[in-house]
Amino acid sequence: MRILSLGAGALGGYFGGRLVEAGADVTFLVRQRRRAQLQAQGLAIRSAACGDFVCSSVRAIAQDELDDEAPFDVALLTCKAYDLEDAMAAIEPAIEGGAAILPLLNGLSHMEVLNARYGRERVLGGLAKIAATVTTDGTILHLNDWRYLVFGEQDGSISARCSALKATFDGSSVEASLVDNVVGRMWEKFVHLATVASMTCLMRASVGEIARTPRGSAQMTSMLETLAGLAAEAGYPVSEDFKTEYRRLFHDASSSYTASMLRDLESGKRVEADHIVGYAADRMRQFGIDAPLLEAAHTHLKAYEERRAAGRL
Ligand SMILES: NC(=O)C1=CN([C@@H]2O[C@H](COP(=O)(O)OP(=O)(O)OC[C@H]3O[C@@H](n4cnc5c(N)ncnc54)[C@H](OP(=O)(O)O)[C@@H]3O)[C@@H](O)[C@H]2O)C=CC1
Ligand SMILES: CC(C)(CO)C(=O)C(=O)O
Repeated sequence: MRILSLGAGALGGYFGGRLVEAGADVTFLVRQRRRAQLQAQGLAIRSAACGDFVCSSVRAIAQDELDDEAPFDVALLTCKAYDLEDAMAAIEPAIEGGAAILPLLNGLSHMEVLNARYGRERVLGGLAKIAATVTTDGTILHLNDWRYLVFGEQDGSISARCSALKATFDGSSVEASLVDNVVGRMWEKFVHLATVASMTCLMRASVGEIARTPRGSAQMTSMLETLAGLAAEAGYPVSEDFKTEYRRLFHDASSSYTASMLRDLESGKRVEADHIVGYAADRMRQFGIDAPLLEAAHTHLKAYEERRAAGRL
């Protein structure tokens, strides 16, 4: 199976790198700065939980070389939401050549964009549960033992292409699940992520730090309930077991858990404010659900963007 990874950042570098480690056929489609870095230093993953991996010669190509490299079976889309338009333009030759797209971005609105452009049959549903980041020298740092991917056809069928991809991941240390309800799983992840991203960014603190304040656990739990209400309105109710797991997390005063959005914000990077928190707030308004804390989290992120744009972080 030939895999194209659009991006070699935290997710693309980690999952693509683990596939390379397992001997899979992976090509990274990257921009000039990252390409130079990969050519000079190779791809390095540092992971206390799953072991380090360094490959001195990964196949890293630029957009204008893609025509010569196609066809691919699957294109992993691992950009940030604000880069989606450029990323779609970059992978176009691979998609024209028949590749399925597996987007691993957080959030849901990219699915609407991808479906509108390529049709649902070309686009798989997918999500990643991992905590990873890229250092300035390009090393992928894996921050805990999460290494989970969930994917599947949007119509719930178990296709040959998804089974082949699952078999490819099974040869690696990534724990990949092929499911028949991927859209529901994406909503579940959205409830989890939007809760953690909005609360840890609004409070600029980890889950444990928030839980140690008098009303912190109650506010995180209330945000969880509000977002679970949104998922239910959208037709994808989350299970009681799911809510119990996260209620427990939000009462864990020792937890150092944060969203990748807080890591980006604290590093002064761009954040997926509209794609995740703003999207949730918009859908709440459409359904007539009152969500003042979520609105405050979105405004907080938009104010961060204003200061960042003005160079006043
Ligand atoms: N990091 C994490 O722990 C988790 C992240 N996520 C989600 O995964 C998605 C990706 O996040 P993450 O991996 O952290 O982001 P990163 O910023 O680390 O990586 C994104 C990569 O995509 C590349 N890219 C963007 N546009 C293009 C393009 N047109 N051509 C080639 N490369 C491109 C960027 O390249 P360049 O270096 O040139 O900018 C960058 O290397 C986000 O939606 C995030 O919310 C989900 C779960 C956990
Ligand atoms: C859900 C979570 C927090 C971990 O995968 C995440 O997606 C993120 O940090 O962006």
